[in-house]
Amino acid sequence: MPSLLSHHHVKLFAVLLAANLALLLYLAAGDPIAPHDWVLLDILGEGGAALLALAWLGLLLKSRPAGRVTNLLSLGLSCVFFSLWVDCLDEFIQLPAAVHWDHWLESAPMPVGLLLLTYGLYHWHHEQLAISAQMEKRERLFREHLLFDKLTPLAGADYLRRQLQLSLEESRRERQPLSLIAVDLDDFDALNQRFGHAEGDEVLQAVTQLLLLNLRRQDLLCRLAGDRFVILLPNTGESQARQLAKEMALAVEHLAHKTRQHGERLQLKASVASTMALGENAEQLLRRLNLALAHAKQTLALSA
Ligand SMILES: Nc1nc2c(ncn2[C@@H]2O[C@H](COP(=O)(O)OP(=O)(O)OP(=O)(O)O)[C@@H](O)[C@H]2O)c(=O)[nH]1
Repeated sequence: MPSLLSHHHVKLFAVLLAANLALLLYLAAGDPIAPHDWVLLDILGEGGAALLALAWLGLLLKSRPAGRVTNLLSLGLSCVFFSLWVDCLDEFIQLPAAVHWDHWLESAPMPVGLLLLTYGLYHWHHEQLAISAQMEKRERLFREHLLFDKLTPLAGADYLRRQLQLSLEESRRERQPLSLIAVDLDDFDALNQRFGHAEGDEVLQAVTQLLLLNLRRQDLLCRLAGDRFVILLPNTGESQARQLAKEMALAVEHLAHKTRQHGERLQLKASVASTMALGENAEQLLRRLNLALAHAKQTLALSA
């Protein structure tokens, strides 16, 4: 994927051009201050703040696609950077007392920048709400990007353990049942070998979308490892979990995934297992779920 930064090169160019023009203007109108008259603390404070604003701008442009929120935030940060940059210039260049435009150049962009940033953050807030709604079944009120895998993108085992611990405490407090489902693709290793790892990745992504579509709002889908998914089901008893697990298996079986290379339909299958919490801790519950899944796999192998 091309870097997002490359979409924003005009914005970056404009900021650096404005900064250089201000420098040239100062050099043309004033005299350089001798190094022994430099005030190091001011230079560090003002220069450091300008560099930080520029770094924020870089990070923003590197991580966000183009659009209104990005435009507002980047314009706001550019104004803040420019104001701090000009503020720093007078530490190196002395302007004649008759010059007044430097006050404008230094002070005017800052409030404009802060207003733009505030307006941008307001729209970013709405954008985040929309994104959070899409992520609902992946993160259940807790976001920690380091615990998410890049491929699907779903949270992994560590995230599941944390959420499971919290949900177990909640279910005890509220006296509500809690269940787990495991979904493990069958013969995924063979699929990888026959169609390649990249096709295997596509299958994992397709299955993730499929499972998410079949979940309720309060459920949480995690990728435990490889081709194994676990679903946390709050307020769900044993028979309902068993029914949901069957539905997941059926959904996978009916997925008409086509390979990227030849458009060939892959017949996918998944083994599923479900368990309801019986007062044990997260580790014990996950162990029981894994045993139930191993049993389901064994039954499948015997019947084959
Ligand atoms: N494409 C792809 N493959 C992965 C990924 N992570 C793990 N795998 C592969 O998933 C396969 C899992 O193999 P197994 O645990 O034997 O699963 P299986 O072949 O479905 O066997 P059963 O579960 O017993 O049916 C291995 O080939 C791993 O290399 C991934 O992110 N992408």
